[in-house]
Amino acid sequence: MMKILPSYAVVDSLKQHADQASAATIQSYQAETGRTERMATTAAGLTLDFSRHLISEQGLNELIKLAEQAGVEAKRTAMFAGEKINKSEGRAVLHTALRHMGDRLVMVDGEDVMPAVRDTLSRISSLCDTVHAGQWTGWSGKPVKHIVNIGIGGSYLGIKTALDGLRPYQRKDLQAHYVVNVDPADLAKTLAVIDPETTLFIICSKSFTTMETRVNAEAAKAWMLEQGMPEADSARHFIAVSNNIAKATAFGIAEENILPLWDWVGGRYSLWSAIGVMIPLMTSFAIFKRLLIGAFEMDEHFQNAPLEDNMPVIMGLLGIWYSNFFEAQSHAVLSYASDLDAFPGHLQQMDMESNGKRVTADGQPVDWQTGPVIWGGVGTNGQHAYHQLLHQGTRLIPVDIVAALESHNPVAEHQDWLFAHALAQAQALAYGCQEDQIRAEMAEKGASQAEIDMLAPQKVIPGNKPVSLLIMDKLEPETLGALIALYEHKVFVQGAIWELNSYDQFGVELGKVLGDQIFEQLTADSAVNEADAGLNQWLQRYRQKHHRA
Ligand SMILES: O=P(O)(O)OC[C@H]1O[C@H](O)[C@H](O)[C@@H](O)[C@@H]1O
Repeated sequence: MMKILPSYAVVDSLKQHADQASAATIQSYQAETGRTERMATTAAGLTLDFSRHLISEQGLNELIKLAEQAGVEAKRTAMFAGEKINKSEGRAVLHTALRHMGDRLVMVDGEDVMPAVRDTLSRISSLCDTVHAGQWTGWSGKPVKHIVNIGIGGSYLGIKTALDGLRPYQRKDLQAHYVVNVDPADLAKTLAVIDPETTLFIICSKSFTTMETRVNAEAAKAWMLEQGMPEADSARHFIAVSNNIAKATAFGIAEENILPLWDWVGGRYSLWSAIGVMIPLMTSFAIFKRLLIGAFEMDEHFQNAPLEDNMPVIMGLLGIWYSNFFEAQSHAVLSYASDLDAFPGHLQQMDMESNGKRVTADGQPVDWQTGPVIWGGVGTNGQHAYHQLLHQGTRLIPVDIVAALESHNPVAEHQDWLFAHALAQAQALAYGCQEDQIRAEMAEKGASQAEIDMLAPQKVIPGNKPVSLLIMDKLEPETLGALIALYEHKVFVQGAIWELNSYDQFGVELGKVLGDQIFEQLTADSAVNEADAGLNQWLQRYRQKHHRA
């Protein structure tokens, strides 16, 4: 049998609390005096209401001890100080430096990284000025109208999330496009709608070795040449963001058109770096700055707030409570703000690539559960789809409901309905609707006893489904920045308690190696005979389809 968690002293006591909680209800905990005030915290424009959780106040106090005993505070200090906490790759983890607004030095290997960060920000700012002034022109002298980001994973998901979250701030004179997948359909759909003379491609890849991005970038360049772009003018249409300047130059990007990032920025934490250059290009540099400021405010809160009021710490601990003590397999993030529609996708990479691990940072196999499956979508859409399972399914799925008090689009009563439903879901999940009440209501409406006996059990919503409400005044650049940073730090807290290195991703490598090998087999000039029969049948079928030997 697996252990619950690493050997922290407080685990036994937490187990007792969890056993008690299993026999209790969220409703019963609401009787605790002062619970609503105690179980809420506000930071950087976000309020977390965590009163609808299956935990008593005492249980929560014990959970705080878990963070203390796991050394979360010391680990946090080490991360912000630039220590090489990504041990397997020998790297610091300093996405927080990218949004640092103070005058503190941030040292890596004896060197302050802040001048390079500020220099890159000022290059981004000048690039935006040139493009926005219509002074960045293509080969025929026309100003840029289309910006195409070619990138995948961390070089796409965060950018898309931020830019969609900033929809009200997006420029009308520029159109954003993304080419992500190696599926030729992805490139084709973009090439079908852009105008080559007014298109700027951003080849966005920290490593500049990612197959999808390389193949798409090469195809985009070939298409531009076909469309009439003189080779000598390719610098007017292609810029790059990369940590691998040599590879980007070898691809043919002029050195002055390459924006850097550094090995201490993980891909899934890189939207704050030049990787996110599409964000200010499609809005303005001032808006991008506001996004960074919001994230910085969350960084400050995470570093300075006491653990019991510390939003990322509380969210991390509650996640562990259900994953490790209640065997919850997944966690849903439901945004009651359509502009956050891409957020769950970004969170999937941020969380699952960080904490989907089976060994500790020291390489010892873990004997406890680590990161859950993260999924989600936007409300109210989900209410007409998968909320059925949340309410009446057999699995325990803790939920975060993200909502804003005010909309950027004050149309009629939409926002009133939207917020009403965000709260309604929180109430329904936590408290449900019990059988005696349903029976009484049916009887009152004149249902027969037989009807009541058959239907009442089917209508029961048991409730007791934990919900965090995460409420902001309005989805502004600052609150969006704070929201994304909040989840980054939540992931950190959980990784720290599970003793993981949240900043490497060796699990994705095997697929790349096999993909290269199988690509060779699919495309070889001479006949292929693969020993693995299961694989061989598909190699042969694919090769036949493409008339290969
Ligand atoms: O930015 P790139 O180097 O092209 O990487 C893009 C993505 O691919 C990799 O396989 C990693 O799993 C991701 O963490 C990364 O964000």
